[in-house]
Amino acid sequence: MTSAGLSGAKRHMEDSGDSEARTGRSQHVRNEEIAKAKWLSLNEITYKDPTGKERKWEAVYRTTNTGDGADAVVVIPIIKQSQKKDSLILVKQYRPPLKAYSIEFPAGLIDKGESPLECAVREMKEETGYTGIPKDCSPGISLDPGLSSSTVNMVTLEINGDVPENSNPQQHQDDTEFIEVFRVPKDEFLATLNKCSAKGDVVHSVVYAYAVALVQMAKQ
Ligand SMILES: Nc1nc(=O)[nH]c2c1ncn2[C@H]1C[C@H](O)[C@@H](COP(=O)(O)OP(=O)(O)O)O1
Repeated sequence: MTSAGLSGAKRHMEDSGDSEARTGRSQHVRNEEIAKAKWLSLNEITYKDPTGKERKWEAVYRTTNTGDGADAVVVIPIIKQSQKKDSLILVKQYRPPLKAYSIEFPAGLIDKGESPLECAVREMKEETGYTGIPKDCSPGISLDPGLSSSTVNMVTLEINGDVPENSNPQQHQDDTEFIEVFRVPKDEFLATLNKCSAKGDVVHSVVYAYAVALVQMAKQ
């Protein structure tokens, strides 16, 4: 019988040559740089699959990573203000690879010597003008693991909308940044993102996943 005549699961084992091998683990072998520019490099990775066979993978690396930590932080900024609904703060900016405006949480690369929490507070202030207090920080989490080694720490920042430093927030952008800031009440979050998408903006997957989770939690 050809493998085309086998059931899916059995064909899977026959193609690997050894069902035992399926319980093994893949292993990194080596990493070679193919091209390098100022911000990114393109690398070819050699790894062994669980059967021991060597395979190749193309991946993008950030040249800016200064150590073993994540490349960047993504801030989840929750603003609480009397007489107003709890809201999330979002940023909108043109992203050249998408040829579109992207709806994102505030985010940025971690500077040398900076902790993820320090980076979150700094990026929040620079991009939005708001001052927040970090509440928790994720481990390094991937953004697009089939494409890139890039990881981020996700930091939840609580912002008190009643204090004077948050009453008239002023951004501190550099001359390459043109960031629009907006607040969206939690209970309108997913609907707002869908409206942005319908208008042609692209919503970052982290933001959209957060919105879907909020809706699911509200149903419980
Ligand atoms: N992949 C990139 N290509 C670029 O041409 N420039 C890039 C890339 N990634 C970052 N940058 C530049 C743009 C900014 O001048 C700095 C810092 O960006 P930061 O604000 O920390 O992070 P983003 O919000 O992701 O732009 O890096």
